[in-house]
Formats: sequence, C-alpha cells, structure tokens
Amino acid sequence: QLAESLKKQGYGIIDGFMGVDVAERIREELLHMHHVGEMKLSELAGGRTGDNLRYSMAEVRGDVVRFVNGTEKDCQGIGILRDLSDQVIIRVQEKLPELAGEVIQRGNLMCTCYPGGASKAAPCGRGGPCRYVLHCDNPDKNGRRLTALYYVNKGWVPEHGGQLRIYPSDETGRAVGDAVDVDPLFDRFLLFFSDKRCPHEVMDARAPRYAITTWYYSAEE
Ligand SMILES: O=C(O)CCC(=O)C(=O)O
Ligand SMILES: [Fe+2]
Repeated sequence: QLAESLKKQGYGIIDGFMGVDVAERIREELLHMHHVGEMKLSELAGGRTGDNLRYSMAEVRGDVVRFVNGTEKDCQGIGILRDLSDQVIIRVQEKLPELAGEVIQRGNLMCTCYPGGASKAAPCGRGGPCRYVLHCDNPDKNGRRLTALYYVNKGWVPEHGGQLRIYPSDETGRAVGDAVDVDPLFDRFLLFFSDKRCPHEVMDARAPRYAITTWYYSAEE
C-alpha cells in the first residue's frame, strides 16, 4: 500500500508505525538528547561558522540535529525504528520498478528538533518559530532515493505548526497537484521520493517538534 501511494502521489504515510510503547520510548530518547544539548545546528545551518551566518542560515533551516546509527546506548528505541524502517524499504523496493535493480544503502539517522517558541536558544530566531524553506533532498544527484520521516509529537494541534508541506511534482520539479500538509503526529511514518518529485518545506513550528529523518541512497549514484 505504501508503494502504491508512492507511485501515485510521490509519498506515503503509515500511522501507528511502531506502536505506542516503542513510540513513547523513541520520543523520550529524542527529548533527552535535546535537553542534554546533544543536538546541534546542522552544517547547513552554519554550525562551523560565525554568529551572523549562523542566524542567516538558521532562517533557511531552524532545527538542531544529532546523527546516530541506532546502536548508541541511549538510542535503543531508535534502533528498533531503524530496523523496521529498513524492512519497509526492502518491501517498497521490491514493488517499485524504478528501484528494483538498485543497491540501496541507509545513512545514519538524523534526530531533529525544531525548538519552536519554547526555547530562547532556538537557532531560528532567538525564541521564535522555526522552519525549513522549500527544497528537494536530492536536487543534484547526491544519491538520495527515498526520505523516511518519523514523528513523535504528542498532543500536536494545528496551532503548533511544523507541518511538512509537500508539492507533488513531475521529474522536472513542476507541480502536478495541490500542496499537501503532513502533520508531524505521534508515531507517524512518512516516506517520499528524495528527488524533484517531492519539493517540500517545514512550516513554522511554534512548539518543539521532534522527528527522525533517514535517507536511503543508491550505491551507484
Ligand atoms: O522534518 C521534516 O518533516 C522534514 C525535514 C527535511 O525536509 C529535511 O531534513 O530535509
Ligand atoms: Fe528535506
């Protein structure tokens, strides 16, 4: 079913992906690593550079991140997610002719938080909302085939913002349908094509927004 909706609209969603107990554990792991300061500005957001650049890049992308492989001792729930996600990708690959002949490799898992309005230290504007501007994950053959997202935001309501807005497109990036807002709900799994078929943006998050992003790569590209 996931493969079918990928074919049809470029993305697919599975709710209740891990079940409440594991989802809860993953949520705790993310909150913990955020609260102890293990999530950092990504390189794109100017992690290595001066404060001004840091803020201007954070306007492009307002999250803090930590890459893990799921075997760290504070990442046991995340490791379970990684394994289930890998299994799903294998199934999807079997059902998608365009991926059938490819060797697909997973990158590390990117644990992210858009701190929203909750934190003065929010990189995205000293306490304001955080977003990620419109982009494609693979605009220039960087190897990414599929982007997997997993959300763990309990009690999410529209006022919290942080929806992922997808603009279904053809191979050239030209829109072929209306934009779709995916709410970053607790225990929701989302898979989409990383290339120009799925330009997307993260809308202003006004409350802390936790997610895990995993990219699946073509070994050849
Ligand atoms: O967190 C999300 O919903 C998407 C993040 C994203 O687009 C990215 O990291 O490339
Ligand atoms: Fe993205």
